[in-house]
Amino acid sequence: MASRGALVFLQPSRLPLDPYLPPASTSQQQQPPPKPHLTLTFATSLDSNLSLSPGVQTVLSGPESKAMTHYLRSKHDAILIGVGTAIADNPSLNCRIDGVGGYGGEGLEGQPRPVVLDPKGRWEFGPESKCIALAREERGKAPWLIVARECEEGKRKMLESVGGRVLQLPASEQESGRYAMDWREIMVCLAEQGVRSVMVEGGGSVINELLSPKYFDLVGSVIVTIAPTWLGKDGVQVCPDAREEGGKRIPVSRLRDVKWIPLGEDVVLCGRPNGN
Ligand SMILES: NC(=O)c1ccc[n+]([C@@H]2O[C@H](COP(=O)([O-])OP(=O)(O)OC[C@H]3O[C@@H](n4cnc5c(N)ncnc54)[C@H](O)[C@@H]3O)[C@@H](O)[C@H]2O)c1
Ligand SMILES: Nc1nc(=O)c(N)c(NC[C@H](O)[C@H](O)[C@H](O)COP(=O)(O)O)[nH]1
Repeated sequence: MASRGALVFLQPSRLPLDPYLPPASTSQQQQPPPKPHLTLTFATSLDSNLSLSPGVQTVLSGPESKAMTHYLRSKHDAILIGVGTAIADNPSLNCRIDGVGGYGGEGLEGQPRPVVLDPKGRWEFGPESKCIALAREERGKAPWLIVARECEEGKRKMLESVGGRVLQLPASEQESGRYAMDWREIMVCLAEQGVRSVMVEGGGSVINELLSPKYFDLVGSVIVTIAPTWLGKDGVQVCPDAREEGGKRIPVSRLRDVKWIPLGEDVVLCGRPNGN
């Protein structure tokens, strides 16, 4: 019987996903590879929205695809989100699939490391924030925060008290005032911390950057849950910047090795960027 509150994702549903998971060899290697396997994954509506609006969490996945997402979490060393998602969702960022640590399993076995990309230190977390509380209860790993400038002492102490860490990376300040880090440097930084695979869950600005030609080669696989709903025009859209070559519009990016897997009322699209 499944442990209390745990999600179940049975073997027949797991099989078609296997080719898109991080290579098994990476989890057994002594030396981490120079960059982690990156799985880009999110849930979208039929009008390519992640949520109803930027500050709002919107449930799109049905129970079967939610269990699938947690199965994916169990197969990655780390799970990364942008600070916009941390603020909007107060996410748990742990894995609640039956049999992992904290959900019927030993220690923190199968739990991914939550990583929040927060260059300006906007995330106001406290002891009651879900992923901090779960780390204290030993039902999830403590988060790492990637910042561009000195982290407030109180925040650093709170993170470290549950086993978390602050990582500082250079960022360039854009005209808009936004701090932008290079995704290649983010991946190298994670590899240096021993991370061999990372599941990037969003939100909109993170996904749109990784789908752009500048970074698409970093992505090892893409796994998208498509829910049978429309969210409307003011949603957070998955829609990378348009692209032109020789004065002509061309597709921004495209997947190959594509598989469509119906799961409950949703469909899960798996694919790989060209060349990966
Ligand atoms: N349906 C889904 O699967 C899903 C998944 C995640 C989030 N969401 C939703 O998406 C919304 C949040 O999306 P969003 O676009 O507002 O925020 P986001 O989560 O993409 O975070 C954006 C922030 O991340 C940081 N960031 C992103 N790229 C960076 C880079 N290259 N260098 C440095 N910092 C960088 C910046 O601080 C930026 O402001 C929420 O409503 C959330 O519920 C949905
Ligand atoms: N697969 C998926 N389906 C959804 O319907 C949805 N809204 C998200 N959103 C992803 C985002 O990263 C959220 O923050 C976490 O899904 C919340 O994570 P928790 O369950 O709290 O661990 N992801």
